[in-house]
Amino acid sequence: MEKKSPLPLNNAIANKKKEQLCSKESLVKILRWHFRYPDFRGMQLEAIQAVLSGRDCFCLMPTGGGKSMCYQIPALAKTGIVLVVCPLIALMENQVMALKEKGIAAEFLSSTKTADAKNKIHEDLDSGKPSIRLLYVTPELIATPGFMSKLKKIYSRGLLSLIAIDEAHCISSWGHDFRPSYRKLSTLRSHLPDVPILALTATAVPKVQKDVVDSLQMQNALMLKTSFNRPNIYYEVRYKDLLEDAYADLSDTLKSMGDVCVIIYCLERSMCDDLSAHLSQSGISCAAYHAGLNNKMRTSVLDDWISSKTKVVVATVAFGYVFPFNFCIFLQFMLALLVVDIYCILYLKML
Ligand SMILES: Nc1ncnc2c1ncn2[C@@H]1O[C@H](COP(=O)(O)OP(=O)(O)OP(=O)(O)O)[C@@H](O)[C@H]1O
Repeated sequence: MEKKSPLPLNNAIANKKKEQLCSKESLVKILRWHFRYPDFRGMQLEAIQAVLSGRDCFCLMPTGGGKSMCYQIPALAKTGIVLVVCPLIALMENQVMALKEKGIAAEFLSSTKTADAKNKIHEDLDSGKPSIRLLYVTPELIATPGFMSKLKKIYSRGLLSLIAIDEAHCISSWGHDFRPSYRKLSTLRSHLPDVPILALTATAVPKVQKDVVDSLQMQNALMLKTSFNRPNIYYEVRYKDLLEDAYADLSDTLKSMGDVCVIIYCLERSMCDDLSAHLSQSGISCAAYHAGLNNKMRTSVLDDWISSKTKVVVATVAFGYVFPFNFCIFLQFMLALLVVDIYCILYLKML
C-alpha cells in the first residue's frame, strides 16, 4: 500500500506550541484522518496528551481497550520515532501490517526478518531523517549493546519521541508473566533520559504497578486505570466429564458459529497439533500455531488466518493475544487439567 500523506495540518501543528499539539481537536483530527474512528475511547486521550507533553504515563486498560492508539497517535502527531517494546513477534507483525495498510510508516526488527530487510530498516534509522514513525522491537534486542548504541544515536539527534512498553507487567517478578529480558528495560531511562515512557498493560495488581513504575524509573507518571467491566464478553464453562465427546462438542460449536474467526488456546504444543488434526478431520478449516513451528510456517499460519483462508487457529500463548477483527471468538481448550476437566468458551465482541 502507498504511504499515506500526512494529515495536511501536520506541518502547521509541528510549528505550534506544545499545548496546541496536545489539543483534543488536533488529536481527534489525526485519529479520524488515519484510523477513521470518530473519537477517542476511555482514557486514550489523557494518555496521549500526557506523553506528548513529555510526561511518563502508566496505562492499565482491558484487553482490546485500545492501548495501541495511545502510542500510535503520538507517533503521528510529533516528529521522530516512537519505539514500541513488544514481547511477541506475531503481535508486532500483526500491528505493523495493519499500520502499513493504513499507509503509516511502521517497521519491526526481529529474528524473522531477512538480513536484507533488517539492513533497509537500519539504513533508514541511520539516515538522520528516518521515514519510520513506529519501530517495534523485542526487549531482548533492547538489551544488546549494538542496538542500544543505535538508539542513543537516534536520541542524540532528537529523533526519539516516545518509548512505549507493551505488556509492561512482564517487568515485574511479582506478575504471572515475568520475563527477565523486560527487567533490563530499566536501563532505558539512564541511557535515554527525557524521552517519555508509556507503560501499557491489561493486567497488573497494585504491587506489580509499583514494580513497573520503579523498575522503569518513571518520574511523576500519570497513572491511568480503566474499568474492567466488559459487557461485550460472554463466558461459558463446559465440563468435559458431562460431554460424551469433547472434540465433537467443540467441532459442533465451531460449525454453529458461522463465519467468524476463532483462536483456540491450548496449554501445550502437542495439544495444539492434536486438536487441530481432529478439527480438520471434521471438516473445519484449521491450523496449529506454536513455538515448535519454524518462522516461515508461523507467518504463513498467521497470514492465512488474517486473510480468512483459515477459520480457526489452535495456538499456545506463542500466538499472543491478538484481536484484529471486529468480531472474534476465542476458546480455551483444556483437555488435560489435573484438577478440573473443562473447556471454556469466551465470546468477545469488539464494540
Ligand atoms: N478510539 C477508538 N474507537 C474505536 N475503535 C478503537 C479506538 N481505539 C482503538 N480501537 C480499536 O480497538 C481494537 C483494540 O485495540 P488494541 O489492539 O489497541 O487493544 P489493546 O488494548 O492493545 O489490546 P491488547 O491488550 O489485546 O493488546 C482495535 O481494533 C483498534 O483499532
